Amino acid sequence: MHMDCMIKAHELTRRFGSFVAVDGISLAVQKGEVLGFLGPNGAGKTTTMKILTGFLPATSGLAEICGLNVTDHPIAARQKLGYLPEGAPLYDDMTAGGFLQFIAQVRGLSGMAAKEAIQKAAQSVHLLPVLHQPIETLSKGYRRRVGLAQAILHDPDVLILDEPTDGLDPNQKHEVRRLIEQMAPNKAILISTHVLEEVEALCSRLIIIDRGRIVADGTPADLKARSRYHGAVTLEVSTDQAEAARSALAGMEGLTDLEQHESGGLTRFTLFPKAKADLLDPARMLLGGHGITIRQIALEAGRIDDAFRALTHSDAATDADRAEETIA
Ligand SMILES: Nc1ncnc2c1ncn2[C@@H]1O[C@H](COP(=O)(O)OP(=O)(O)OP(=O)(O)O)[C@@H](O)[C@H]1O
Repeated sequence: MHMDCMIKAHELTRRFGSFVAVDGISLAVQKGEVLGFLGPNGAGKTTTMKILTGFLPATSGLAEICGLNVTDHPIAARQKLGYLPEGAPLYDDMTAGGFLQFIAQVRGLSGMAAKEAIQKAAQSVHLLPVLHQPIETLSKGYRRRVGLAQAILHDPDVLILDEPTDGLDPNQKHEVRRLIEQMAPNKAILISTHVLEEVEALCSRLIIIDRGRIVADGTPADLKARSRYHGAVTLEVSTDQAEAARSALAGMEGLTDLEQHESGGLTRFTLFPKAKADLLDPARMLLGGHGITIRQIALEAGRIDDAFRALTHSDAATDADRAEETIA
């Protein structure tokens, strides 16, 4: 195996009763990569992450962290790994600092080394002002940051973060993304998220799963290229010119479809091209020739949310699927 391949899954499968939550997932994350793990609720993201971190056994398949099989070498694998679980169960009556002290001990750090590691982790997630406070008195955002500090405390090579920005306000989300970006060059990072803009800002590669299976694997640009908006032209005119714009655009050469949306006095048109037709300049010239003022015009790279919707089902598992499958 390549030395820089730090997270590896091969044909991972996990069943709960007869329900297959993870169905043959294979993936690899190299050092320097931030892999975004996307999928609708119940698609199997958390289950896959729990298997990769050694918290849940797979029914079959292989999971490795830095070349260490997580089933055969659970302790060695966990030393290489920082994990932020979903919702981050924390010891509520401990102070944030006490909890990090406890984690440092578990990680084999003591004395000055523990103190420095706690200081550094707490500082990078802006936790220092609340270290003395019991975790139960902290806001959701601060609790999430305690979870993150815990995951990065021992400066691991691999980070597996289950919805790291969940529950954070926009400023906190931004801070956490910056932190992940800063850490990225020296680590292999896997994050699950429902926030698609996060994916564009952070991830070098994306995997979308649906009903336990990988349905897309590529860069954000690859995924956008799969959206029907890829190569479309979006333009805005003032609504009092919308009728004129519409009749001018409707007969355009190379156009297959035209969408129209009105909001706040502006009308937005989306022009879908035939094959690889370039509609940007023709649209500009056509509307200009009709004396219509274009407020804004752009060629679209594609939309991740659109590709995501086309690739996934709105509900990964029905209630009936799960009815008798609950395992304590
Ligand atoms: N212990 C369990 N017993 C039975 N079914 C389970 C168990 N754990 C997970 N599942 C089922 O496996 C499927 C995958 O769940 P998982 O939590 O991995 O999805 P997810 O993609 O992380 O979803 P979300 O985005 O909601 O966090 C779901 O249908 C879930 O109900």
